[in-house]
Amino acid sequence: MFELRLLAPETKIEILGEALDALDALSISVEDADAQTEAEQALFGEPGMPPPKAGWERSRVIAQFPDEAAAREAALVLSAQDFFEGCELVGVAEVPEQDWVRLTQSQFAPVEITPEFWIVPTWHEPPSAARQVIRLDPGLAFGTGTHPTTRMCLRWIAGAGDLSGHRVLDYGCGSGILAIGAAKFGATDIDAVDIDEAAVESTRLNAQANHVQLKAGLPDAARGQYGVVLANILATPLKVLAPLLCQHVAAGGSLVLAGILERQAQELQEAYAPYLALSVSDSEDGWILMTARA
Ligand SMILES: C[S@@+](CC[C@H](N)C(=O)[O-])C[C@H]1O[C@@H](n2cnc3c(N)ncnc32)[C@H](O)[C@@H]1O
Repeated sequence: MFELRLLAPETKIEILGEALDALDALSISVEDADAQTEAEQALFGEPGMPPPKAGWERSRVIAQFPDEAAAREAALVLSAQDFFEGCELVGVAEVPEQDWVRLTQSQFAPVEITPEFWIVPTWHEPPSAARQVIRLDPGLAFGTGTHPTTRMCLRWIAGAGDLSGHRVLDYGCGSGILAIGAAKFGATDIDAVDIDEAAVESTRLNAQANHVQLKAGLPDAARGQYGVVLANILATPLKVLAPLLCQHVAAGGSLVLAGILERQAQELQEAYAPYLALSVSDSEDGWILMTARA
């Protein structure tokens, strides 16, 4: 494989991306050309949302092509375009052969939820102190345990102790990680729902791989009342879902919400106030966990 390297201002990233796409680039990445220097610029965004900007003031664009001829041809075509003004061709270079599977795997280490509860990819041995383990590999659906919102929900589950007497609803299940976590802590009657069919399928497969029983489906599979309702979505959908989620919480049951930034606590409290009194019960990296008892 060969890669074509360019420098470009932020205003040219979108058009360059489209052109490289039309030139059959296999992949395109954009990095801050000033990364690791004093001029490095942070771009802040929320997970699941488009990036706030297409690139940096000085972006390094790297496009991969199957062979050298295709990369050089793309360089020639691009540099002849009017829009290329202000961009710079850095060069074409061969990409050294990599063991991509090993490289990807090395980026996912076991994640500690509590000293005794771990999320462990299948290519790792669980740590010796682990008493409860979810085996999970990164896949199509969100939820590997590496995001603070997922970790806070799992910590809540671990802190809740024995869930055997409770029906549990995981609303927005992604990989099914929270539902599987609830099963590991004793829950046997679990519904895991998501608007994304790929997440539903992923939840089924991950539950099988972890030898736990749960029912995965689209949101209308959530029926009746539950002792625990978990929803790790984002603040805006959580506000819309307030009446629906609260109606699923049984008397004396718990509602556990994540995907909320610290500055969004009050708007969530206001949206849920007609049904339940939410309070902040955990926080990590600017994200908060909000919970309520019915
Ligand atoms: C941030 S992921 C959380 C996944 C997992 N529960 C976790 O804690 O890691 C949010 C999930 O909610 C789903 N989702 C978003 N809006 C939804 C809605 N209105 N109803 C049901 N699921 C929704 C998304 O498809 C996604 O899989």
